[in-house]
Amino acid sequence: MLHDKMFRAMTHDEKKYPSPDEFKPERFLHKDGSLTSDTMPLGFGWGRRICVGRHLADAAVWIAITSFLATFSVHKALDEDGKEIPVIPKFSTGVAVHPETFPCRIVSRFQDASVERLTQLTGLVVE
Ligand code: HEM
Repeated sequence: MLHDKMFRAMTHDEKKYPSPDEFKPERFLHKDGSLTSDTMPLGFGWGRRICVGRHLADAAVWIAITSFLATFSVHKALDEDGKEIPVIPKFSTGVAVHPETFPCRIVSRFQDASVERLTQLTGLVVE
């Protein structure tokens, strides 16, 4: 339990990350849009037993997320009247905290593209 609280305290330090529970990806960007040097590496441990797969893991997650976002946009789900359903963030508890499921709309950035074409656009499948 001490371990959980320690991680949480480090990743929710108000001085370093104001409003730490808010989703603010811009925390990690300079004004010109380039990335800061803060890669939040705590999740991989530290010292002698730091995760040896961290560079592979970082690169894999980067490729997956940027490929997805280059191909699709994500929006709030619509109710039967076409109004957006607000997202009320809820999170699991435990060591690996994750958001609970919520409805959303995933829209292709390429009109009339087939699933095959979208898969190719991600660059994960060689034509
Ligand atoms: C997002 C993905 C990953 C996360 C969050 C993660 C996280 C961690 C953490 C927290 C540790 C323990 C560090 C410590 O004891 O202080 C660890 C250890 C380790 N990880 Fe990862 N890891 C990830 C992916 C990977 C991958 C892809 C590989 C291999 C290709 C890998 C291989 C290892 C190994 C071998 C250790 C043990 C290192 C040692 O005890 O000397 N991990 N990882």
